Amino acid sequence: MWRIWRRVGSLSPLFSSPKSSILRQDLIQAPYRLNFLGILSTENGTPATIGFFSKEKTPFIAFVLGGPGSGKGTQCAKIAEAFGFTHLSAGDLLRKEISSNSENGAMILATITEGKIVPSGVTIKLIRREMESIENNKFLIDGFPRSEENRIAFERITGVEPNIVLFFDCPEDEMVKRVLGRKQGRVDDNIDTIKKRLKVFAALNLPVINHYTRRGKVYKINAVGTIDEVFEKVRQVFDDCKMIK
Ligand SMILES: Nc1ncnc2c1ncn2[C@@H]1O[C@H](COP(=O)(O)OP(=O)(O)O)[C@@H](O)[C@H]1O
Ligand SMILES: Nc1ccn([C@@H]2O[C@H](COP(=O)(O)OP(=O)(O)O)[C@@H](O)[C@H]2O)c(=O)n1
Ligand SMILES: [Mg+2]
Repeated sequence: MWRIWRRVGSLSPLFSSPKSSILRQDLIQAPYRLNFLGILSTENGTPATIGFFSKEKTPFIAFVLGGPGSGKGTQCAKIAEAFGFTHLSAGDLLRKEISSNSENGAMILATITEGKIVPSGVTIKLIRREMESIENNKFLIDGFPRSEENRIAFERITGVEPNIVLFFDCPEDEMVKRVLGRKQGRVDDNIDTIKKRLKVFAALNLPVINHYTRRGKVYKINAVGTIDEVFEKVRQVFDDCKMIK
């Protein structure tokens, strides 16, 4: 029995707001939705032929956001290990696409070098491919959505919202210091691109965080401190989160 989208209203009341249905209405045209495969489904979840999210495999999704160098990747690795999540980094998937000489590789490289945002369709396709091929129902989606365009496209295509959003809040000077110290040979870890990325973060990513804050889904974590100190705060969120199966 396949079901290809998940009602926002089915989220725990702890995390949903009374305005949710109104906001959703603006995003997706009822009564039909398109799933990842482009198949229409009715609003009550039937009839279900085949789709991305089945009733049995409705994933728990945590979006992990924060500026460049705020520690998203570092903390995701620890969450994945401690809580059995699959960690999907949008940036890593895009970089893999560059190395695999895909048709979009040159465009992705140019976009990352400029610190800009790759078109949503490209990134969502990569995330989708991973989610489809991995047998897990708990996903950390790191560095996505980076913009309202990313967010709206993801919600339109999948018909779902994240269960929770982690936001690593870090001062700019600390982020710059960490990025410059990262030494992973990334084309965008230089002072010029970092300045651009910080601007893009403030202009495009903060609105996403504000949106999910209004939806009652954001856990804001002070990212200053040692990796272990930050993780203790993160652990608390996941320990307390009753929605994780
Ligand atoms: N709490 C922390 N304190 C100091 N350095 C950190 C901390 N968390 C991560 N780092 C380091 O900062 C750099 C950026 O971390 P990363 O996890 O890649 O951030 P992001 O994915 O948000 O860009 C890495 O070199 C990482 O080892
Ligand atoms: N959703 C996303 C995520 C990353 N990216 C691009 O990939 C770059 C690196 O992303 P990342 O998540 O690996 O960067 P960090 O914040 O981890 O340093 C971004 O600056 C964007 O250029 C994107 O276009 N869209
Ligand atoms: Mg990262």
